[in-house]
Amino acid sequence: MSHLEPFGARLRRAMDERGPLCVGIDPHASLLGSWGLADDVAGLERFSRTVVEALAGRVAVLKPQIAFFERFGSRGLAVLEKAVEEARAAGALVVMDAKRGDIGSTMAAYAESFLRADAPLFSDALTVSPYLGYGSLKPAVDLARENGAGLFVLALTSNPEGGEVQHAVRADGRRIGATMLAHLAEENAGEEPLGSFGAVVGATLGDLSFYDLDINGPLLAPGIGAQGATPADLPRVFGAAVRDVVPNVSRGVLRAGPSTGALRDAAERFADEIRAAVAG
Ligand SMILES: O=c1ccn([C@@H]2O[C@H](COP(=O)(O)O)[C@@H](O)[C@H]2O)c(=O)[nH]1
Repeated sequence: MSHLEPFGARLRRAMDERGPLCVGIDPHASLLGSWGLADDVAGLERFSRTVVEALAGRVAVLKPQIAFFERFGSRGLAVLEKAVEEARAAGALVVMDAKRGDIGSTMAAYAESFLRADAPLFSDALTVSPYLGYGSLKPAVDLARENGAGLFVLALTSNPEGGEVQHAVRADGRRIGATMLAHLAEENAGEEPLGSFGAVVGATLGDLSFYDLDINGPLLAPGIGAQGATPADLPRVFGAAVRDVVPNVSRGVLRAGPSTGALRDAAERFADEIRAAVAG
């Protein structure tokens, strides 16, 4: 059994203490360039170290996007390992945005990569894709429970293309996205103060009142900033579930770099706007 408290409890405390903002670590080649860094492993290392130094002691959650590290092969993954370790040591929860999903037996290996307590990339939570069937995620659900970690399941993604799958209506009349939310509500039943099995629900999506977002778990909400959503949209999109929303901003904050002070100011501005929007 894990020595860690369940992710949901740790997340609720971090949100209470630091506010709900999640900042992405997305070292786009264009951002490396605008920070005056080369598009190579040294640039990647400097970029991620700067973000961690600036923000890991302040925001509740940092979300590295693994694609930008995998681009550099094993040396990129070594940079990611260090960023995860240092971010967690500074008190931020780390959500690894890797969107893993496969048949169950392979999913078990993905789960071990991010959710086994002694894995080099152990993260507080992992994003996963349920589109091989929600049940295929069971090995990740089980390992997350065992090790005090969590999952964020892609339910209603922020991109305009997602609707063709997620809003599709099943033979029983339910939308695909709604069935994912219902599975998560089952995982989280009875958990206090918050379950560990969250959904990804884009802040870009407009009115979601026909979905039941009350899953007793966190709702990771990407789309603020570069994708066009704003903190002021949150109450309209999430309704009463806004209390459990973890709004993600990546490029909207990262564009302020490379100064650590400017990164902090940008994150603080988003955090203030989110606080004001959620307080109503
Ligand atoms: O539905 C989703 C799921 C994940 N993402 C990821 O979040 C960040 C958003 O970055 P921005 O720069 O703030 O647009 C990025 O890592 C995506 O892969 C998402 O946008 N939507």
